[in-house]
Order: sequence, then C-alpha cells, then structure tokens
Amino acid sequence: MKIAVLPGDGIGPEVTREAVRVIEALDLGIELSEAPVGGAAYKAKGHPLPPETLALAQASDAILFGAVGDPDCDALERHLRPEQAILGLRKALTLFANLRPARVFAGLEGASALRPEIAAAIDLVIVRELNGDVYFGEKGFRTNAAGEREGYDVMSYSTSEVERIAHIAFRTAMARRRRVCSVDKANVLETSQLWRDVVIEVAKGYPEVALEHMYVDNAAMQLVRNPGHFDVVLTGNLFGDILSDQASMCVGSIGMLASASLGERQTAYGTFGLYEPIHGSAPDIAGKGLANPMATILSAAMLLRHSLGQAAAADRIEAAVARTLADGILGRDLGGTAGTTEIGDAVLARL
Ligand SMILES: NC(=O)C1=CN([C@@H]2O[C@H](COP(=O)(O)OP(=O)(O)OC[C@H]3O[C@@H](n4cnc5c(N)ncnc54)[C@H](O)[C@@H]3O)[C@@H](O)[C@H]2O)C=CC1
Ligand SMILES: CC(C)CC(=O)C(=O)O
Ligand SMILES: [Mg+2]
Repeated sequence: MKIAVLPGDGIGPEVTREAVRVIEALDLGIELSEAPVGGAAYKAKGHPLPPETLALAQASDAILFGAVGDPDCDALERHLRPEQAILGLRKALTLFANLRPARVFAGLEGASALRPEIAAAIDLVIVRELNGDVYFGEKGFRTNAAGEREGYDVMSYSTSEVERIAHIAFRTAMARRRRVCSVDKANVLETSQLWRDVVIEVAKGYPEVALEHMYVDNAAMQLVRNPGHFDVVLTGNLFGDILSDQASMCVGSIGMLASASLGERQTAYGTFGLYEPIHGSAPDIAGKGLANPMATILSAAMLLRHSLGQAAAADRIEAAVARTLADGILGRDLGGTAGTTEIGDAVLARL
C-alpha cells in the first residue's frame, strides 16, 4: 500500500504532518513518499506540479494532499500558480467526484455559526463535480468592442460529465438517507439546464431515491436556515466549492471538513483517490502552529476507507477524533486553545 504525501504550502505541511503521524501510528505497513507541490514546488523546481510529483501520485494507491497557495506566487502567470497543482492533479488523474461530508461532532454544536439546535441536525455530504465547469473552460483576456480589457471564463458541462457525477450522488444516497438535492442555476444558465435535464434522466435508475432541485442562491440560504434538510447535495465544481466552505462553518470550522476526490481507477485495495482538507494554505496563520489538523486527519481516515480497504483503521481514527473533541481539546478556530501538534498528540493518545 503506497501513499503519496504532498504537503504543499502554508499550513499544508503543518496539518499533513499530524495526519501522517496518525497513519504511521496505526502500523498498517503503508509506504509513505513525500514530494513538493504548489508554491513550494515552483520555488524548488520551477513548476507547481513537477513531473516527478505527478509520477509519484500516479504510482501510488492514494494521495494525501495538504493545501497549495502562496501570496508570493499570486502575480505569476496563471499556469505557474500553486493552485494549478491541485487543479492539474484532479484533471490529470480524472478525479471527478469530490465527496465533502459535513456533520456536527458531539460537543461542537456550540462552535457552529448557527444556533446549536439547528447545527445538531447537520449530516450531509456534498458531491461536487471536479473536472469540469467554469474552472476548466476556455479563459483569457480580450479587448471588447468598446476597447476595454475584458476577462472571460467559459462555463460548460457535457452530458457524460453530468451523468457520471450524478450516478455517484445517487449511489451515495442509496447508502444514506436516500435523498438527493441537485443544486444548479437553471433559471439563468444553460449549463445548469443541461445539468438538471441529465440529473432527472439518471434519477430514473434510482427510484428509491427522492430527488429535488434547488437553485444555488436558495441552497445557500437553506444551508443556514435548515441544514438538517439535506442528505446528499449534488452540484457542480464552482457551486460545490462555495457551498462546502459555507457548510464548514455550519459544523464549526473550515478546519473540520475533509474530502475525497475519486475517479474510476481501482487499485488492489479500493478506489484510487486524492484526500485533502477543504481549506486552503491559510497564509494568515501559517507557521504559527495554530492550524486545526482535524480536516486532514479525517481525510486520512477517508483515504484508508476508500483507497486502501482499511475500514476498521478509518473507524479508529474517526472515533479518536470524536473523543478528542468531546474531551474539549479544540483549536482556536473552534473557540479552544489547542495548537496543531497538541491536537495531533491528543488524537494519537486516543487511537
Ligand atoms: N485545495 C487547496 O489547496 C486550496 C487552496 N486555496 C488557496 O489557499 C490560499 C488561501 O486562501 P483563503 O481564501 O484564505 O482560504 P483558506 O481556506 O486558506 O483560509 C480561509 C480562512 O480560514 C482559516 N483556516 C483555514 N484552514 C484552517 C485550519 N485548518 N485551521 C484553522 N483555521 C483555518 C484561515 O486562517 C483563513 O482565515 C489561496 O492561495 C488559495 O488559492 C484555497 C482553497 C483550497
Ligand atoms: C484553490 C482551488 C483550486 C480549489 C478550492 O478552493 C477547493 O477545491 O476547495
Ligand atoms: Mg474551496
């Protein structure tokens, strides 16, 4: 079993270190190999996703990813910016299905940005399409008819792209509460109209699953009004990116939300995938030992479950995280005082 560890920038290495310690403590005979990615890779090798890093990722059974993004690199040409590393990995490895579960751990109801009784009901998973949408369409700058500089990014989805992510959402729902809420902007966007038409077709193969459609502006509102309403939220790349950061504050902090990015490739142990916290490199707290590593530790649990067939080990990590939180060991993002390493130590002590 091989894991490629790509820590990245800012708090990426800090939170990844804690997740690696947890994986190593389980003593499962996993081989871990590290490689630079993002701004760190650009500075060391001249490219945010060097060929050696991509090759290591491809040769592994799973990837544990920290975060990329470095203010020093924000003025670079776009193809050299750190963020291109994660976008490049998702595309090159055809990781089209991004699962972002959000639930409130016992004891964290008060940390939510919502009233505790509303937060307590949250148990949802965002199924976000990851290989298409406006992120990967034609983009550029041009001069318009009035002689003004104009930026553009083309939004599109093909039928097959929507079909494959819709199947993931319906299959996910079958193993949960059997409800899918497909989020789009079909009242304005043709891309969303196609999305909606295709989702309705795919739903016919899953008669046990209740499907509803919601416009993204309403979904953003319902997510804070009545988040317990949602089971599986199926949506595109851009809307899923935004709604998942919002969902994170509903359960307490962006430092709590893990993710799995999956495709169709199978390994000897499960489905090949990339696992990362939903947050970025957080330059404002980087290097201070303040980052909450729970999202990355929970991503490691998802990795063990989905890619390495180690469900019992994943359960152990999740139980240790739950006990740590229930014992009141909380990062500053959750109103506590524990630092990154202290939180990692606490999880290790409860494994
Ligand atoms: N997958 C990735 O690698 C992602 C990379 N980014 C990049 O990260 C950089 C920073 O972006 P931002 O918009 O500031 O988003 P961010 O997610 O890095 O940070 C947003 C806010 O949340 C806080 N935060 C994030 N993670 C935390 C954690 N684990 N514990 C405690 N607090 C945490 C930060 O301190 C900050 O105040 C940018 O370069 C951006 O492009 C952003 C999102 C995802
Ligand atoms: C930095 C972006 C490329 C991605 C992002 O914000 C995310 O996947 O959550
Ligand atoms: Mg994001």
